[in-house]
Amino acid sequence: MLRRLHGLPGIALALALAVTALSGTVLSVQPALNHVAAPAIPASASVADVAGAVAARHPGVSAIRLRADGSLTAAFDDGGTRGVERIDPATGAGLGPYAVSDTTRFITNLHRAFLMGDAGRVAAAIGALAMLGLSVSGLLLLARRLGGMGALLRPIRGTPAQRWHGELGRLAAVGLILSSLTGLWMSAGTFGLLPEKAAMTPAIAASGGAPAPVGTLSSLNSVKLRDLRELTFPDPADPTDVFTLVTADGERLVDAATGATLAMTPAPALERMNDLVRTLHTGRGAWVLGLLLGLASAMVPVLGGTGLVLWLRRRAARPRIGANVPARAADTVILVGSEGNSTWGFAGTLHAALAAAGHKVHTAAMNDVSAAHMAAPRLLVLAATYGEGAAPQSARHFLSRLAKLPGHPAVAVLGFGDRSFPHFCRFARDVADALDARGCPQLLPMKRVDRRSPQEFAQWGHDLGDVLGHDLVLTHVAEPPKTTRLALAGRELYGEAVGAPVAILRFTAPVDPRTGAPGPLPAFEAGDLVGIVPPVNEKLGDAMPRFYSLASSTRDGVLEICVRLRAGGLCSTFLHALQPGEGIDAFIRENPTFRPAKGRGPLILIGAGAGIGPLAGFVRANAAGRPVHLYWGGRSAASDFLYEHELAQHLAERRLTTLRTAFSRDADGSAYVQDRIAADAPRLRELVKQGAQILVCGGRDMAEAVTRALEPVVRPLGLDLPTLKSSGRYVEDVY
Ligand SMILES: Cc1cc2nc3c(=O)[nH]c(=O)nc-3n(C[C@H](O)[C@H](O)[C@H](O)COP(=O)(O)O)c2cc1C
Repeated sequence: MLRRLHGLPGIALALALAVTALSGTVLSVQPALNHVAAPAIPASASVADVAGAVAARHPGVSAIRLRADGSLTAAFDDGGTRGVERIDPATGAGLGPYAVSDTTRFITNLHRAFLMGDAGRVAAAIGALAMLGLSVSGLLLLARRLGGMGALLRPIRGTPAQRWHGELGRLAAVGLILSSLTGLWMSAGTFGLLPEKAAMTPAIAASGGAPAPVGTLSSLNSVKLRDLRELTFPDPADPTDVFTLVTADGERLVDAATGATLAMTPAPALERMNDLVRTLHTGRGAWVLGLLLGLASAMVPVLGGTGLVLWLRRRAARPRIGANVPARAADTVILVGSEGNSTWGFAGTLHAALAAAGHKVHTAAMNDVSAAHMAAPRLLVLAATYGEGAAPQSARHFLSRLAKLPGHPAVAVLGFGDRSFPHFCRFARDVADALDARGCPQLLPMKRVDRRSPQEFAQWGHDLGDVLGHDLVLTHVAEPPKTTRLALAGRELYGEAVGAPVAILRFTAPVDPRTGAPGPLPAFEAGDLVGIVPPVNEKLGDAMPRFYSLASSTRDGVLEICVRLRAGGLCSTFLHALQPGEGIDAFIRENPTFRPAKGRGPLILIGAGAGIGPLAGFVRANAAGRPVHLYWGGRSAASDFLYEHELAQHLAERRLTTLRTAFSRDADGSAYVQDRIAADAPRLRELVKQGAQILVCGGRDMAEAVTRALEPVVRPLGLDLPTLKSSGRYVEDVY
């Protein structure tokens, strides 16, 4: 619901909001420019000083005004010459005619009314209301993603569009909420929706004496010029008329002959409120605030653009479920818990495969769980996890609704998550536990899919097929990737002597026959993933992509991966057999969570075997020479020391600060990488104390051993790995 409120209206209004916001940004600079340009008002100057000096030059002066834009002006009609003049507050001297530039008038009109008069003013008010709604709902959505209001300032993970949208959104939200609230208040004033200002009732008789020189009037002498709003002069033709002096405090009537204050009407609360609201909206008289509000407004078009990207992606990711049998008639119900919609893609694949196998399948969002779903013989739950192990968007109400429903279908729960989060697939676990606690028989134990792995999903499908008594081949490609043809440019083979062949493979785009040089590579960074689609295997019919961590970035001019040959592995066998010049079909999948944090803080890189790939890429990219400490484990220094020469060179060039290797099959001092970590505990503790980020890449067993070795390293610092993980200081790329 919240997402629907935020998404579509945001897209629909993006253009109008961008116009209002950008014109607001332009206007917001005005108070700062005026602050610089307008002459300063001396602290000691009184209203009488300036009024006296102006009256001396302009006998027909009718009003002196200290305007919200900071300029002091006088309106006069000296028998024929009329005008409004800017006044030097220090001397009362004229500084030339006062005029608002056509450009400012145009932009103000654009900002307030889209250049369309009253209809435009209504549209601007609706825009302000929409901006308020978008800012508040955006903050709530972000809080939910990050694990609650208290977590709002945590690092934001996700795709670049997600990160930009979140980072800029939370920066701008307070300013946008303030601007839209105050804008709404001002619109209400424009449309007469606020109570009218009480009419002044000066049933006051002036003394009627001969007017004294204005510079000598005591009531004008006692008011500082900087407190002035407006001083209106009496009509010279009317001896009973008086001066009207308006300040922030109120309005006083001053006798033109005696200078006495005849009446003082304090400013009504509403008027003070109006003043405050105007200052908060325009930044007039508060130019720093003005600039901050302008900056927040300037982010609106970027938020609109990134929002559009996110919305389109989410739409594209949500498949149309074909042949969705009504829930009551279904033998199998699939419930989906998703936020980014990718889980819907998996659900679509599962739905189609089950339907093809003859099942009557109904698919729905977990939030919509009903008695009909729970009455089905079989319930399959596919659930992602967000925030601190919380439910995704389409499953937030599932557990509370489930508790109120009858029914005990046989269930299988499949969690979708990311191992680098401290609560891997936690929500799916909670769902499985809740279904278990109510006594639903289990079709399969709960399983978890890491980073949308098509292989893990296919394996689960295979297991489910076993239980259902038929084959269930789940071939899911999250978004049919657009592949690029790449050609093998070079290969180095390691580890054959120790039974663990690993190849470093370098690809370039095929040579362009016209230029004779390789074409451009797609954009990627070390640590991103390359999906490689192996040739279709006749027996398995399998053309699912396999993912490898990238050891290079586009800047290096090659796409480099380390591939361990796995017995029976379709893709690794294909890649190891590849000859220079032969091609692959590949696509890039960003992996923004597995990157060195920005800055110059130390990095601790830990890996084993082919896991060195992205770590070597991070070292290679470290031209700035930040401290980087690499721990790596292989089998034998003589056989599988990947990147040996390159790392030696990086050490010499200070791209790499220290290198600790461990070889498990070497006779003298065989060891694993976790042994090196344990032995180096004091040094590593000191690095973590300095704010080091730890990046781990390699097999699951190695990663678990590394976790066990690191816990005692960080514990004396009052830290643990889940804490480091949640702040992005411990990131893993594990397979
Ligand atoms: C902001 C954010 C928070 C996440 N939190 C978790 C988490 O706590 N545990 C987890 O296992 N996965 C977490 N993930 C990973 C998602 O669950 C995973 O990418 C899932 O496949 C997304 O499915 P969906 O696109 O259907 O929402 C998070 C992802 C994002 C973007």
